[in-house]
Amino acid sequence: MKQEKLGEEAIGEALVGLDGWTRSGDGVAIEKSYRFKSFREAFGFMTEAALAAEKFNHHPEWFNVYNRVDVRLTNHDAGGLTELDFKLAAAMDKAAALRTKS
Ligand SMILES: C[C@H](O)[C@H](O)[C@H]1CNC2=NC(N)=NC(=O)C2=N1
Repeated sequence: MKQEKLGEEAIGEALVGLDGWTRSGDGVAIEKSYRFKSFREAFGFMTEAALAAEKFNHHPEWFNVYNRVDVRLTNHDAGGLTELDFKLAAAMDKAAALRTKS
């Protein structure tokens, strides 16, 4: 199902409800860098986030080195940010909250 691209006002409101997410330089994505105690914790987070991504059929761009996971969320189909990006961001924060940070 194609999602509606959100306008500036909706994006601003959605960002206020999230912790640590920022707009990408090009404006089409939101980004966050997570840090965990270990690779095991980071990978556990990625595993849980992957299940959320499958549930929403909305997938992250991400980069992992050891305990760090850099995430970028955007909707390629819509060419910008949609509600799904913010749903996945909230689900990722929930998965991260359960795990030990560095
Ligand atoms: C066919 C399939 O539904 C699409 O390719 C979905 C899959 N996951 C996706 N994930 C993200 N982040 N953006 C998309 O546009 C997207 N499209």
